[in-house]
Amino acid sequence: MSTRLSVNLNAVAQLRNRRDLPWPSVTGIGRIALEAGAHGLTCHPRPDERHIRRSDVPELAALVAEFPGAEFNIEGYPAEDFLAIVEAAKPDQVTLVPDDPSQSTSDHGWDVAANRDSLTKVIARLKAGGMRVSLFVDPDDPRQPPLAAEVGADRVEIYTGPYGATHDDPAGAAKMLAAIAETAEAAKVAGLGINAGHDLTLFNLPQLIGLVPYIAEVSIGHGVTADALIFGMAETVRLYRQAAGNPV
Ligand SMILES: CC(=O)[C@@H](O)[C@H](O)COP(=O)(O)O
Ligand SMILES: NCC(=O)COP(=O)(O)O
Repeated sequence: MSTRLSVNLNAVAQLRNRRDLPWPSVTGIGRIALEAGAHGLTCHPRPDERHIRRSDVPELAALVAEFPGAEFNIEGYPAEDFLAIVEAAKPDQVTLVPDDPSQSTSDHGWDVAANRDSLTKVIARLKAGGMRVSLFVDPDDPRQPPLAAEVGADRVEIYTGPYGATHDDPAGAAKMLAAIAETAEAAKVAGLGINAGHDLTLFNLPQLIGLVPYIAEVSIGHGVTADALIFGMAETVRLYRQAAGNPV
């Protein structure tokens, strides 16, 4: 089984929002990514709509539905307004992230034990609506995946930001990779699927997939968007698919 690539469109939306104009089109770029072989699209609507707007979400859901086998993943903190967005869009997967609205980006995973009751309720609610649920977890805390299984999650998404931050530090990267592998193993033993994301790039992705080849999905936005400025979105998707171990 190879690792699926879900292209996160937050950064494209952020570029669009620099002007009161409709380009770059979030759905237009998403379509190019899917036509080039991306296995799905991800967005992380935040309460301030600084990138993905509430109105983008149903349009992205309709776009993904045009591509058989492609999946739509929506990420965010499970406040009622977020739950209303996902319950209307019915994505294939919801990734719950413990973000405070004031955070500039996601920077930590769930303390599942401290949120046991609320996570159990919200996961049951989303699964009853037909959505797969993944919990964002820290890369160096193998205690979290078994707890994620207990509260009903289907998958965990391992937060790879600290690994991405070691881009100029090979020894630090090796240490982070070892931690990620241990957390992934704990998730596998707990019977969960494993996703990964945050600050993954063409350069750090092959090593990650080499060590943990059973990662089901990577969601990548910042690196993909940066590389799309150089190579174009279609070629960038092909390069990332390859970096994730998919046939060329
Ligand atoms: C959960 C995760 O790592 C990504 O969704 C990331 O938070 C993207 O969010 P921003 O694009 O707002 O940084
Ligand atoms: N879940 C991580 C994601 O969707 C994209 O994160 P990034 O590549 O923009 O850091």
